[in-house]
Amino acid sequence: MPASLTPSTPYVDLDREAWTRLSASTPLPLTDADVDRLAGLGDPIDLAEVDAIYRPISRLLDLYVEATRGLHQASSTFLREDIVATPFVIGVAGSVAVGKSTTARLLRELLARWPATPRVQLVTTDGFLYPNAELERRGLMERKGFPESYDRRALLRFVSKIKAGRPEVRAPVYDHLTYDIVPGREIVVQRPDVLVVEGLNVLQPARPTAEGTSNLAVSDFFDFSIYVDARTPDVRQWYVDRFLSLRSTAFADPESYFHRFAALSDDEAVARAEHLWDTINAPNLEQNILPTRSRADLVLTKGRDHSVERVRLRKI
Ligand SMILES: Nc1ncnc2c1ncn2[C@@H]1O[C@H](COP(=O)(O)OP(=O)(O)O)[C@@H](O)[C@H]1O
Ligand SMILES: CC(C)(COP(=O)(O)O)[C@@H](O)C(=O)NCCC(=O)O
Repeated sequence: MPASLTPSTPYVDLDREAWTRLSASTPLPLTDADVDRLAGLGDPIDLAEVDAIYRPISRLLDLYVEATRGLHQASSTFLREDIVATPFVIGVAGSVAVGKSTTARLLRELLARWPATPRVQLVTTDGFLYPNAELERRGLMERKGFPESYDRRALLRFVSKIKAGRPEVRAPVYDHLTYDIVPGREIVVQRPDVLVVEGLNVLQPARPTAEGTSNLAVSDFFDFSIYVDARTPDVRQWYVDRFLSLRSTAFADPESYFHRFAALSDDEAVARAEHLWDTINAPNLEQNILPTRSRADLVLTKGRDHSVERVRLRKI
């Protein structure tokens, strides 16, 4: 029996090569141009990485979707009712700057090419952050991304409506440029085949109620979850590098909340990025995000060069 399949852990742990071999016959429907379009700022992902890592993930998810539909059919038969199938919901979690958005966009694109799941939508949880005015009122402007900076009840209601099979569910929208919620703008989710929900805290466990019982958590509504992982010093470096790139791109826009940082020297910009990382994003990673990693069905571990080195899949 291969070491990865010994029954001592509930996970299958595979190195890159072993993972890639699992879907040798699955076609890759994307091109170099598609990957360039989908890659996040500073993420050097290329077609070879998509082929090696994401093609097998999309095949695995296609199998899970099929199996979930079979289960749904079985419950419908048992209940003697024609229950509407609900979207297959995938959560994507991980640190700020780890590359979650690239992963989520690639999944959206790859899954939409499978005949069973042509309609795939993506929602990021930043839309459920409180607006800056509310964060200021609550003294949370330096805690953006921490669980308490989100309207967690609204996010839970949103995912719960999706899994109830509502034909139309709306989510608010966040803008990285203005660093705030966009008043009046919404994403409309219309019962897709697959919904990808991406965000720092999507694997947070339920909070206990005042009575000591437990509420539901967003992740209770996931059919599958992925944690994008990397060593913290590497993610810190990626955050700082991205901040330097943003300085000459997004921050150069006078509308940008960070416009004042566009004029910083290299050293000043590095110091500012390190300060933001060390005071907000690192404590959030350590206290809230990393502790949820073991809850994920699939963990992708990246090396310093951003490529995935290991893949860990829960056995059931
Ligand atoms: N200040 C910013 N201005 C413009 N875009 C940003 C800013 N911060 C982050 N982004 C973009 O927002 C997206 C999400 O970033 P983040 O939450 O760090 O997650 P991840 O890097 O894991 O995808 C990325 O595509 C990133 O490039
Ligand atoms: C908007 C974010 C909280 C991410 O939100 P998510 O979509 O993961 O819920 C994060 O990208 C962010 O801007 N954090 C604040 C600290 C900083 O500027 O780095």
